[in-house]
Amino acid sequence: MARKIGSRYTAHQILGRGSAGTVWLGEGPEGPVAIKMLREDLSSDQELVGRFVQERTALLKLDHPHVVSVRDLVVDGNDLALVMDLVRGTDLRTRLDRERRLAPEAAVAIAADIADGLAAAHAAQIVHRDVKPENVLLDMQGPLGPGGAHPALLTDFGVAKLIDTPRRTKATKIIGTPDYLAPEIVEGLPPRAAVDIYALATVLYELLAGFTPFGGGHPGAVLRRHVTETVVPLPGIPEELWQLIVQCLAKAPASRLRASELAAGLREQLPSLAGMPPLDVDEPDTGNGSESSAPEEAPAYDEGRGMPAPPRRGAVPLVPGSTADSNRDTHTSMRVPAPDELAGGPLGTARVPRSPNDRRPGSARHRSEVRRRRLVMTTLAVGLLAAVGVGGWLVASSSGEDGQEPGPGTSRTAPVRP
Ligand SMILES: Nc1ncnc2c1ncn2[C@@H]1O[C@H](COP(=O)(O)OP(=O)(O)OP(=O)(O)O)[C@@H](O)[C@H]1O
Repeated sequence: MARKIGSRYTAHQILGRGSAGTVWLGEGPEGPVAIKMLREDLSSDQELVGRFVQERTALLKLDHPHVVSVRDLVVDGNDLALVMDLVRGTDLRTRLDRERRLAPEAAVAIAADIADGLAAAHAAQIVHRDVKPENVLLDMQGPLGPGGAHPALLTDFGVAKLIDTPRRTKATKIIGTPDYLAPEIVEGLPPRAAVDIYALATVLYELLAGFTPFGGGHPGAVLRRHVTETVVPLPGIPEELWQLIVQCLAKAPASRLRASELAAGLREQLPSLAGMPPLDVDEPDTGNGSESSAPEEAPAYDEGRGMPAPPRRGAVPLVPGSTADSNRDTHTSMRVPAPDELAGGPLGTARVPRSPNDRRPGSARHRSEVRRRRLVMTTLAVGLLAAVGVGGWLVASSSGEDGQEPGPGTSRTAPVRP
């Protein structure tokens, strides 16, 4: 069902839903576009609409091969729409759900693209504030890069900032996606460019490991880990790559690399990563059994597949009081924890990556390992019993019937017993 958006655009079909609204495949004067329609409770907020229009110039100016360009902002009655370039492909979350972990070369190539996009944004004084795999689109029509990675583009610029209006979010509330939130945000400081670097390093870690460094469990526990825990090395990760990640996950924003430095550092690593298989890391144990989630489809526009069925993830509303219309369990809104709440218990709650043979108790891999060990033990026991039985019978039968020991070189055939 087609729908007119302003005088220049038509929305044709839904591509997907996020926490801030719905993305449509649409048509404009210059061809196909993606149109993000903001949720009605957001678009009817006059203050937000004002900020949206204020942001317009900065967002429209941001033009970079690794940024999804915003072409237009349309305010039409109660509708508020962001018209963007249409990316024909998928988002990084979908790829990660499908593959679980990426080969280091592909992961680093994708992260380098996003670092390039961030460098352009930061130069224009724009902080993204919500860098995460859901906001990275992979352009399947673009040329294949290192590790067979398609060009990666960062999307959703300005949306977190627009929604974070003082009236909607009190100064003591945090808006964002817990796994990717820099410690300074958790501590209530204003978000600067370094928060994007922290989030991107988290994404890179996740691409390599299959899980985020501080995620898992209740959002409060995740926030606390960002502030108090140190990231634990991934088994098998090349040292130079690890050092880059560690530097960008530094608790102090000033210690992190700048986006252009990170992009250059990552690209330098690419030749040495060629052909390296994905790291063999098992999911860490948070002790709360909450870390696994079933892979779900959340496609960007994919030609030939038609309209994708929106997946459900039990979303947390982005804005307090609003209905959860997101299909992504990605955002949370919560108060800034007090300092004593941020100081973890004596043992902390760090998620320690385990090496490949060290399975998480209760995990599917662990259960199958236990089953395999049991099978081996049972087979050994049966074999042993059989050997003892046959040996006993041989001893008994050799000293029985004919009373003769078989001589060297003679074989005997066991008689068939009734
Ligand atoms: N420019 C685009 N071209 C093609 N598909 C897009 C584009 N922008 C977003 N999409 C797709 O639309 C869907 C919804 O995107 P949206 O940005 O609203 O939500 P999200 O980023 O997945 O979640 P959230 O906003 O809650 O963080 C996603 O599946 C995404 O891949």
